[in-house]
Amino acid sequence: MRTVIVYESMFGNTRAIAEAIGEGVAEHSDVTVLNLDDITEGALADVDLVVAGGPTHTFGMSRPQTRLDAANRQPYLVTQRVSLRDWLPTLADREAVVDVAVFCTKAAAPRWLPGSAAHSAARALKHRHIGLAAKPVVFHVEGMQGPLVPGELDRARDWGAELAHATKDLKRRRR
Ligand SMILES: Cc1cc2nc3c(=O)[nH]c(=O)nc-3n(C[C@H](O)[C@H](O)[C@H](O)COP(=O)(O)O)c2cc1C
Repeated sequence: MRTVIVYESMFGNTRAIAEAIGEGVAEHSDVTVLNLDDITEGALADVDLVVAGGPTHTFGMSRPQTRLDAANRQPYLVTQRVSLRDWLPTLADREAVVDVAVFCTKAAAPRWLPGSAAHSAARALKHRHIGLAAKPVVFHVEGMQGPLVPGELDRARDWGAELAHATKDLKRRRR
């Protein structure tokens, strides 16, 4: 089985979560973790599971203006060119069926802050008739720029392992 994890990240928190998910996935699958900036044409060839994530900006996925806001907070952004919002629709262009799961990071406080990039991503995929292999998952950062809330990397590792195990099982039963 082959899994590709792609992420958009401004300050590095979503990248750290993506890498931890990758460690968990690796227990059951070959895995590549990629910054959306580094995606090449063939990156998703023969892939069974795509896990995609990004930071929550203004209640959903990032937009050009929110990325500018992020750049004003920190000059060097981890992902500079390709956003999750722009990239997700390309999954609908693929001929082969692929399982997709989405995740995001968002601020832990204030607790009432609604919305998440993962749920926005899930809606965008549903709109294009792409179902999800798992419910969207949200990981929390302290403040606007992180760090991650303690325990989130472990949770990401566990989720990755669970997801890859379930996908592998499903694949076996589909055969
Ligand atoms: C412009 C901007 C808008 C944000 N809006 C929200 C928001 O609506 N809700 C939220 O929970 N966090 C919000 N955040 C916090 C981000 O979710 C946080 O910076 C992100 O999870 C960090 O991940 P990264 O290091 O991978 O960029 C916002 C951050 C920025 C820079």
